[in-house]
Amino acid sequence: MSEPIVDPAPQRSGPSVVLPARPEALRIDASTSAVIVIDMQNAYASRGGYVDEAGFDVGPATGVIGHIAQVLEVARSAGMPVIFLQNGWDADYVEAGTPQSPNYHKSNALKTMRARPELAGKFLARGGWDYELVEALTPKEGDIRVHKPRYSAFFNSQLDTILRARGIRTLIFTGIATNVCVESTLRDGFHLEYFGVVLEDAVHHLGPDFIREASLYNIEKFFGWVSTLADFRTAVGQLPPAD
Ligand SMILES: NC(=O)N/C=C\C(=O)O
Repeated sequence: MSEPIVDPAPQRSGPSVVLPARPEALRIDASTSAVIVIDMQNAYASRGGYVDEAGFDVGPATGVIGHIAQVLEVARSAGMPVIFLQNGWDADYVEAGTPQSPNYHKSNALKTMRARPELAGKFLARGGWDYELVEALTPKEGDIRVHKPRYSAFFNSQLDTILRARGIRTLIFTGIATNVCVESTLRDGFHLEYFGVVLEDAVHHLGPDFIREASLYNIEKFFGWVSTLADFRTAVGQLPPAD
C-alpha cells in the first residue's frame, strides 16, 4: 500500500506538485510554501567567522552554499517566497542578554568573545561582516530578510507575522545548523501549525555526525518531514514559472 500524500493546504486553487519526502510525500505549491534560509551568514559558513573561531569545523558548511543557491533559484522561478534569517544582536549586545539570560551562558559566540577579548564586538553584531549573509547567497529582489536574536526564528522576530500575512503553511528549510537553529525553528513552527520540511543536503550541522542523524530522525519521526535538493528541484521545477 502506498503512503498517503500529506496536504497542508487542501483549499488551494492554483497548481500544486507532490514533493517526495520521509515519512510521507507532501503536496506543495508556490503560494502556500516558503523557503526558509537559516543563518547563512559569514559567522556560520565562512573561514574567520564565529563558528570557525570557536573551534567548529566550518569546511563542510561551505559545501551547502551551492546546494542552497540551487534551491533558491528553483523557488524564485516558481514564485515561491524566499526568507533569509540572520542571527545576531545589536552592536552593543543588549539583545544578547545579561548574565540573567541563558543565552549569555550558552552562546558560543559570546563565550568565545569573553575568552578572547581581542575578538570583542566581532561576532554576530548587526552591521559587521560576521552578521552579513555569505556573498554567494545575496538576496535578490523580492526576497525577505528577517533578524532573529535567538536560535528559534519564531522567537522575538517578525517571522510568524510575515508567514501568516502571506497564507504560508509549508516551510522548506535550508541553512545552518541542522541541530540548533534549523531544528529549533522547525519545532516552534510545528507548535504554531506550520508543516516543516528539511532538505537534508541543503543543511549543515554543528558538532559530530551523530547529531545530524539524531536531528533528522527527530524531525522525520516527530516534528516534520525530510526531503532532498534533487526531489525539491524536480517537483517545484514542474510548477509554472512565476509572472
Ligand atoms: N544558526 C545556528 O544554528 N546557530 C547555532 C549556534 C549559535 O548561534 O551559537
